Formats: sequence, structure tokens, C-alpha cells
Amino acid sequence: MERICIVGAGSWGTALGILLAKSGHSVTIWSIMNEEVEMLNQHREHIDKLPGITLPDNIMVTNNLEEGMSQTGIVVMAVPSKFVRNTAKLVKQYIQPGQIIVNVAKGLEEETLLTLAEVIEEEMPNNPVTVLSGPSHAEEVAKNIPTTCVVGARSKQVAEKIQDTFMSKTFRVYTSPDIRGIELGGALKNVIALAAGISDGLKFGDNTKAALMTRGIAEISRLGLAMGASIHTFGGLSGVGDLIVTCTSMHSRNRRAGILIGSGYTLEEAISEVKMVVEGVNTANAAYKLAQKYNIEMPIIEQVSKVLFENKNPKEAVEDLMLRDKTKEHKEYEMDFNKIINWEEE
Ligand SMILES: NC(=O)c1ccc[n+]([C@@H]2O[C@H](COP(=O)([O-])OP(=O)(O)OC[C@H]3O[C@@H](n4cnc5c(N)ncnc54)[C@H](O)[C@@H]3O)[C@@H](O)[C@H]2O)c1
Ligand SMILES: O=P(O)(O)OC[C@H](O)CO
Repeated sequence: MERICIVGAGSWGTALGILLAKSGHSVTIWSIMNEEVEMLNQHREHIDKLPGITLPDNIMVTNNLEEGMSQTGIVVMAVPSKFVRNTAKLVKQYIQPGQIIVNVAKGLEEETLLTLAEVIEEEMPNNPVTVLSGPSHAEEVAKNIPTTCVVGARSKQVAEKIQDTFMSKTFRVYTSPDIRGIELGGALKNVIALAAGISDGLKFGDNTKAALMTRGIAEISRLGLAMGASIHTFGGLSGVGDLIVTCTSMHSRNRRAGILIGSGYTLEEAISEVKMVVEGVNTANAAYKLAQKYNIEMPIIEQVSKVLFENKNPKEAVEDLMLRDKTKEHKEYEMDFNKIINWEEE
């Protein structure tokens, strides 16, 4: 059994703490927010974010990071993307050689456009940094609903250690060396989920959502390939798997924010109504900049950015997407299709 420190006591940090404690690991959850620590210790339940789910006895909750991290083998970073660098700077003060870091946040650093594991690696270059991602809403994981994820790591041995630690009869974990692909899929699907929510808010139908999801993963894969990830990762759990759950579930904070925006709320009103982090908002901005940097066409992400930050009418954004220049379905993989029939040779 492992000793594990979870850094961040939001819905995801708390749900993972519950999952790991139920498997018999000894878990400490740390939060920077004193009132959150007090609430968790007093009620043994995250009354705001996971109501009705009791913390097992082998979870300790603290606001003392040094105490929380001492003698642990694994440190799980579960804070929203905008707090990752500063939190990593705090963690760095107490990190010990050999402690494995698992990033479970999904986003990009807006200023640098780095993925979050890259940010953590910059701060703690001497510790193995891994990522755990996939279709996994906290509300379901905390209730032992069967869930699958993938862990990405540079070393197979480290990946397998994290796989063994998290695996349970309700949580199945796969391994992969494609850390960057896993992180890009997990971050960028949140922007597409905002679009899917906006479509639902506009009372469009299943056809529209399927179109956004399919063309969305095409955009994500294009950027991912340009950034050195494997195409296969985007067809996996952290790619299309997470895209499906986030675009279709009422648990999704991104989809819920999108529904509100599509029904006429402002961005600020939508964010404050959802109450938990809506990662797709910051990621939309970063993704749009990455698309420009790598010269990749990402029309859905571009339109979502315009709706969020330039007050563009969502209906107009949809019309602009529908009336883009006509094109082939997989024009970037034309060579593969030429093996079936080469139209140019007709
Ligand atoms: N909730 C999910 O189902 C889920 C699933 C997979 C991944 N994630 C990812 O995990 C990350 C956290 O999501 P969440 O849903 O737990 O968010 P949340 O909004 O529920 O929690 C935010 C938590 O961050 C901590 N925090 C707040 N301010 C802080 C600060 N200044 N510095 C450090 N920590 C601070 C607090 O513990 C707070 O409860 C996000 O990147 C999200 O995309 C969430
Ligand atoms: O609730 P969301 O939209 O932040 O998504 C949470 C997770 O990423 C789902 O896997």
C-alpha cells in the first residue's frame, strides 16, 4: 500500500482521495483554503462539491503541505490549471528524491502555452512527472462507478507503478508514453465541450453535437500531431473518450457553462453559476494561440474564442462554421486515401 498526498481538495482531488483510500492506501488531502480543510474535517464530506459521499477514515485533511507530503511516495497535483505553477512552487519546497508526481489537472498555461506536466517539470526537474487522464467525472468516480483512464509517463516502470496504485475493480488504468498527447486531448476537449454546450443551449440537436465532437477531435489531432504527439492517443481514452463524456454529461462543468452561454448568459454569469472551475475558457485562449503558432486550422476553437472573448453571437459562429470553404474530410491524410483511389489519376 502507498502513502499518497493529494494537492487540491476540489471535486477531483477529493474524489481521487476517496478512490485511493477505499483501495487501502493511506491518503492525505491538502488544500490552500482553510475553510475547505475545516469543512472536510468537520463534516467528513465535501458538502459543496460531492454531497452525500463520506470520506473514508484513512483520509487525513490538512492545510500543512509539509506534513501532508512527508513520507509519501506519490504526490497528486489536483488544482485548476491557473494555480498549477504557484502550487508546484509550494510543493517544490518539500519534495523528496524519488517522489512521483501525478498531474490530474487538464489545461494549458496561458502565458507560456506549456502543458501542465511541462510546467511541473520546469519547477521540479528531478522528480518523475506523470499524467492521469480520461473520461472520469469526480461525481461518478467517488461513487465507484466503473471508469477507465490512462497514465502517461516517460518511464514504463513509473507508469506501471501509478497504474498499480490507482487500479481497482471500479477504476481501470492503461499506460502510455505519450504524455503530451494525453495532456493536449484532456485540455482541448474542454473547449469543444463548451461548443457542445452552446449548441445545446441554442436548442440545436444531436446531429450538431456529433458534428462538433467529430470535427473537434480532427482539430485536436491536427494540432497534437504538429506538436509531436501520436495520432493514436486522440482515438483513445484521453482523446475521443474524454471528449464524449465531457460533451454529453450533465456533470461536465464545461458543457454546463456552454449551455448557459448558448441560452444567453454572459461568460461571467455562466462561470459564476457553475461554481467549479471551467477549464475550457482559459484553454480556448491558449489553444487559439497554439493554432496560430503552429499554423494549424482550428475553426471550432477559433469560433468558441470569438464567442467567449469578442462577444460574437453563437448563432453567427455556427453559421460561419457551416459556410467555411468546402473541403475534403481528411485532407491532411490525403496520401492514405490515394491508396484507395487516387482522384488525381482519374
Ligand atoms: N471534477 C472532475 O470531474 C475532474 C475530472 C478530471 C480532471 N479534472 C481536472 O482537475 C482540475 C481540478 O478540477 P476540480 O473539478 O477539482 O476543480 P474545483 O473547482 O472543484 O476545485 C478547485 C480546488 O482548487 C483548490 N484551490 C483553489 N484556489 C487555489 C489556489 N489559489 N491555489 C491552489 N489551490 C487552490 C481548492 O482546493 C479548490 O477546492 C481541473 O484542471 C479539472 O479539469 C476534474
Ligand atoms: O466537468 P468538466 O467539463 O471539467 O470535465 C471533467 C473531466 O475532464 C471529465 O473527464
